Amino acid sequence: MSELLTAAQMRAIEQAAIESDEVTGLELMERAGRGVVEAIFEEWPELAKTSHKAVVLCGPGNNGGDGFVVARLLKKWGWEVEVFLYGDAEKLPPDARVSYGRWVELGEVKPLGDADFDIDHDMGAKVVIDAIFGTGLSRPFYTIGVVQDTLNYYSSSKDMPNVVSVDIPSGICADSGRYIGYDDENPFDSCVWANLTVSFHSEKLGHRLSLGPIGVQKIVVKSIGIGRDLKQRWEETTPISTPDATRGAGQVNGIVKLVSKPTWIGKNYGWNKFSHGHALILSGTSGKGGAARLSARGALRIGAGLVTVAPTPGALQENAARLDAVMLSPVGDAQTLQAVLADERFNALCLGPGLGVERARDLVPVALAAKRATVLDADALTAFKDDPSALFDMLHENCVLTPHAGEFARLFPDIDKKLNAPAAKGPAYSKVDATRDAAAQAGCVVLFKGPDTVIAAPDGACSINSAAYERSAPWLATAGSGDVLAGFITGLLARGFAPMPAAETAAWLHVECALEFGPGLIAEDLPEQLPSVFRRLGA
Ligand SMILES: NC(=O)C1=CN([C@@H]2O[C@H](COP(=O)(O)OP(=O)(O)OC[C@H]3O[C@@H](n4cnc5c(N)ncnc54)[C@H](O)[C@@H]3O)[C@@H](O)[C@H]2O)[C@@H](O)CC1
Ligand SMILES: [K+]
Repeated sequence: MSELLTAAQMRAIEQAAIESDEVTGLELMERAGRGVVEAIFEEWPELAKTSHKAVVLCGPGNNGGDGFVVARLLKKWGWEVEVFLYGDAEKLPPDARVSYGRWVELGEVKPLGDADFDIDHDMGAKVVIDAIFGTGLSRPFYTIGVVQDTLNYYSSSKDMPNVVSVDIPSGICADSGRYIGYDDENPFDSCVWANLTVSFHSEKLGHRLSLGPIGVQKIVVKSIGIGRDLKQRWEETTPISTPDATRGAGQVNGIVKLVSKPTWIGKNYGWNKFSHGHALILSGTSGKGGAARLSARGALRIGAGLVTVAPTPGALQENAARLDAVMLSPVGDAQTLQAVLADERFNALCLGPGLGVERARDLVPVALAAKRATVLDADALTAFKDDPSALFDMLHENCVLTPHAGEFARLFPDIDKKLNAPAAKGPAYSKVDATRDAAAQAGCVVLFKGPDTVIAAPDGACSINSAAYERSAPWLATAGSGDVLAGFITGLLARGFAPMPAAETAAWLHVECALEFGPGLIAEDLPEQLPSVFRRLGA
């Protein structure tokens, strides 16, 4: 899995490199600028062949410093380059000031601000570089809204210059992916829309979270030569953060992982294992069984050895008519569930999909008291909206909660309030912060769904399963898709996966299945893609 950094973590890594005398800040800036030019020529090879015009917009920090390097390199490549600076050259930080000075030997710098920003739509540039703000964005950016208007007009229009953002599109918070100063009335007025974003060393959280990917559009990460061993040294000497201290300037550790192809695929998925566990999926009354059946199908396809659906006695016939490989065991009430769970072979439980909130209130306490690996989804979460702490008191470390945004708000109203408060300044409270806080509160793994699914454990471990860029699958937002995900997790728990890897792997495979099928997908299709996904991955 690759790593996603916060601005503070990136700064700490950069600082460690500089302090170790491995490299200077100015050299890192040079490498960053070179990386941007390389990425431009790799993205549009025809641009490297003849000279063109570029407009470079530089801001008051080191992001602007990178911009001056790009300007100089393009000029040396034979391009015509027009440079604007937002802010006062005398106040630039030291490395950016040097880069500015090197540019000034080659060309002029025009002021950039609402009043004097006068590039028009047909200025003839092939590329516009957005080096206004990077990881240091701390306030709303619409102060120079006219720049944004112009750039966004470009990035969304054919035959217009390509907008290339340095590190992250100006206006996006690198830690949260939120647009600082976001305004419901004008949601797209708070960040630059790029055609290409070039970041350095590692992706930042903001490239993956929230609305970040909409502004970023396409992300390329360029090495700036900071070695892995250096990072390891930095990690070893930096105290592990507690879940409460996982954000803001204090957060230099607790790195978030980007979920990628699971390492066990193709090696030791263990299809030959004798026991693959037995998953029990609690279901609801007659006419409400579809959701649990979707979960059951998902659990079975992902490799649980046996799967049993437990509906109310009255719904037995309906389920019997719809299920073959999945077994049935009626559960009328909490007492019956307790008796069923006396069978130790049921090693993973799933409650929520189609369960009904009343029934969930009865059955969840019994299920949790049995201390099996347990997924709680849908109605099993909503059932506790009036008293979430009653649920938290019963949860144990082998549980996974899988809320969507609405369920998350019902269970964690205070956290949700923080997450949905306007992002007035950076770094803003993020979905990563929210999910970590929720996991700490619940005392178990929380998987917070969305195109940016965040998975966190109570100890602060955290990862993002991103369905953005080449893994974008908007058709996954279809009725019942969450029920299948709950089933995938349950199936992996039955196979003996720990909660965190079970949730990560299931979420990743869920998106792979959606990509395998493509548009037109309905939830029933998801489990049916697993065999070909597994084949493709060499499992
Ligand atoms: N950290 C690293 O390892 C490296 C960083 N580099 C570049 O440095 C950038 C970070 O530099 P900085 O920390 O200087 O941050 P920025 O360049 O993003 O901007 C910070 C400056 O902008 C001001 N500012 C923030 N929001 C504003 C707003 N809305 N309106 C007006 N002014 C505002 C701040 O007061 C500060 O002066 C990165 O994004 C990257 O482009 C690269 O040079 C290479 C290495
Ligand atoms: K930028």
